[in-house]
Amino acid sequence: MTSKLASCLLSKLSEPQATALNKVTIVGCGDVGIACAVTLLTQRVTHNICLLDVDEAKVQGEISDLLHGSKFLEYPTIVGGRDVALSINSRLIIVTAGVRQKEGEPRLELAQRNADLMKAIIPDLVKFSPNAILLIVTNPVDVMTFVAWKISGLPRHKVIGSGTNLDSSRFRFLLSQKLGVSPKSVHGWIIGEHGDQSVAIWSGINVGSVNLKDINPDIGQNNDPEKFGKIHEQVVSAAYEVIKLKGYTNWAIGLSCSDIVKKIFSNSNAVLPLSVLAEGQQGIDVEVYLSLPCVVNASGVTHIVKTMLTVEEKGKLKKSAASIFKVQSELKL
Ligand SMILES: NC(=O)C1=CN([C@@H]2O[C@H](COP(=O)(O)OP(=O)(O)OC[C@H]3O[C@@H](n4cnc5c(N)ncnc54)[C@H](O)[C@@H]3O)[C@@H](O)[C@H]2O)C=CC1
Ligand SMILES: CC(=O)C(=O)O
Repeated sequence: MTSKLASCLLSKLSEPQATALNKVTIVGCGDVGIACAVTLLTQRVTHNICLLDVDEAKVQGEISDLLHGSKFLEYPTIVGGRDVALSINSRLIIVTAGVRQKEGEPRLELAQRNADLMKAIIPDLVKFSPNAILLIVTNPVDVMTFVAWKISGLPRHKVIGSGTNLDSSRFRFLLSQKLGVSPKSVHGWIIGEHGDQSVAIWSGINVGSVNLKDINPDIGQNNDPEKFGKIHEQVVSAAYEVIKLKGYTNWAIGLSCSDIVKKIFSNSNAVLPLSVLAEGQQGIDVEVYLSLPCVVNASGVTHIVKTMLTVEEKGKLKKSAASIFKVQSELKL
């Protein structure tokens, strides 16, 4: 507060703290970045946000628009612009900058363009916030998380991809519709690639202690009389469908990211399907990031759950790893 009137109004006892804790920087202030900002603020996960984008006018417009809603939020501090220095001392950085899919375009085709962008932005972000956790969202998210990990020099547990937290939410929503119970009460998991080669763990879907495979041993298989496998197909096509209708996806990924950050900041030890360095897990023998159920807390990812997969599920996961690794190997880094 600098005005003369303010100094007449208030008697100063000490310097106010310049920044609050739990600063989250969001890189890329497009449709996904702004959905992350809105959900973080409205779900009260943090009130301290830095928005970075090469489009200075867009960032300033978004900041003003959000700040005009301050009265309905919890005392937000929102800064931003083009200058990476604004992100200093972030506790967590969400990277959403980059190109997105055109209608019908697979995520993996974005790899080289967005890898070049990661190379340009990650070193400075880490320089200004060496203790931050990186949460990568830019697609193809598994490959981009690997690239960010390599470039950042950060330990693996602090570089995480949003991965199949979103796909698993889509899976639970679709299952919930077929079963007539809440998505929060259907414990179902999608692992592997966030994309066309994701893997549904049909052997481990649980509602109120009942494993659905015990009722329908063929659930999710080709010979399943109830054709539950179609639900996984719908999960895989979900983004394509939404992109066909509105040009992009943003609200579900914003909610997914806000949920991940909440579970990190609250040191929750929650288990979420996130993209992590998977080499050595489930027979994967290449250096790839893909999603597995992980324990998340204030340190980042501290454990990977040793999920009991069937031989078939393990085979699909290895195929998923091979598909990601192929794209990764062709990158010019
Ligand atoms: N992992 C996931 O589940 C999901 C990932 N995505 C991905 O998120 C990314 C962003 O998607 P949208 O927000 O829809 O795209 P968008 O085009 O609306 O926004 C991208 C933003 O990045 C900015 N940008 C470009 N280069 C930059 C740089 N060097 N520094 C800072 N900002 C820069 C652009 O100016 C733009 O504002 C895409 O790669 C998309 O595929 C989208 C939905 C879900
Ligand atoms: C675009 C994207 O990756 C998604 O909505 O799943």
